[in-house]
Amino acid sequence: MSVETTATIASFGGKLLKLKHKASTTNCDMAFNLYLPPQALKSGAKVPVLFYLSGLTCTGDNCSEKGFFQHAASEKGVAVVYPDTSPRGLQIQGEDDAYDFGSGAGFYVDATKEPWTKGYNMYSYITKELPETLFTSFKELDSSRVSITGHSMGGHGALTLFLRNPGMYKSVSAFAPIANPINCPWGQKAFKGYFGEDQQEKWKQHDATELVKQWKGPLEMLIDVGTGDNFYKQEQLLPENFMKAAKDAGNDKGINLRMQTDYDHSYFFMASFADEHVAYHAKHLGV
Ligand SMILES: N[C@@H](CCC(=O)N[C@@H](CS)C(=O)NCC(=O)O)C(=O)O
Repeated sequence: MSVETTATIASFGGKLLKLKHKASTTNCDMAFNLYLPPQALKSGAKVPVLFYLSGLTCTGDNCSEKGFFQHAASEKGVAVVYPDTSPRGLQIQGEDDAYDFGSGAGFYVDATKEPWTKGYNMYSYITKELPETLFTSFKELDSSRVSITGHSMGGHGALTLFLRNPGMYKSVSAFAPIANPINCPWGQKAFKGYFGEDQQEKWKQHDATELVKQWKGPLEMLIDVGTGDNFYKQEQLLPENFMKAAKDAGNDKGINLRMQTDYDHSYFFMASFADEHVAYHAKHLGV
């Protein structure tokens, strides 16, 4: 349960902490980053928390270094958590062979297929173990005010974790999410590997386009996708499928999908809209 601080870096008046802990869900040490805004550094403070889930190949470092979330997080008084994207070093054969499966590509699911069951449990890690660890270790974080965002594979993570757990998150947003993984090459490869080819029902339980059909009640989301994003052009993201499913289910009214002209899939895109996403969450988090 205990968390070790490996570095403390001043950032926008607050502190970026590089942390690690032994995680039982993933069966290994997990590194992550936590940004504490200046408001969290005062005694007795309680600040809300935004989880940022990263995309393929990333660790918690990419966005904390070049996503520019700390700029608005500092102004609004929101803590930002940047987790890793998979377990590391489990010695599973083939774990490091591809950029889009295994390490760096946990897809925010709990694997049900051997040998990945050994620790590829990023769903449980992000929804249970990491928050429990954080709220036990950092009393300045308010466990009753939590929101979620993410990029690409992490956008898929943000949308599916939100849709699978009504009430757990106050708000959700996404950058270039893999919005219909069961119908794109990245998602099909991952779900085949982590669940098995014949587990179509399981696949659907982790597909935002399938989940949005079942949502009951009001639904609000902010989603940005760049029109110059090569992965969008290659139909890895499929935001139109998500919007159509939401519309057919009568759940589209509060979904703000913004197609951003010329932006690509990189952190130049996230950095350009990070302020707006943090402000969107801050409003829902009551700051
Ligand atoms: N390495 C892959 C691309 C993977 C990729 O673009 N990953 C995105 C997330 S889906 C990313 O953020 N990469 C790390 C970075 O840009 O810092 C390729 O060569 O096609």
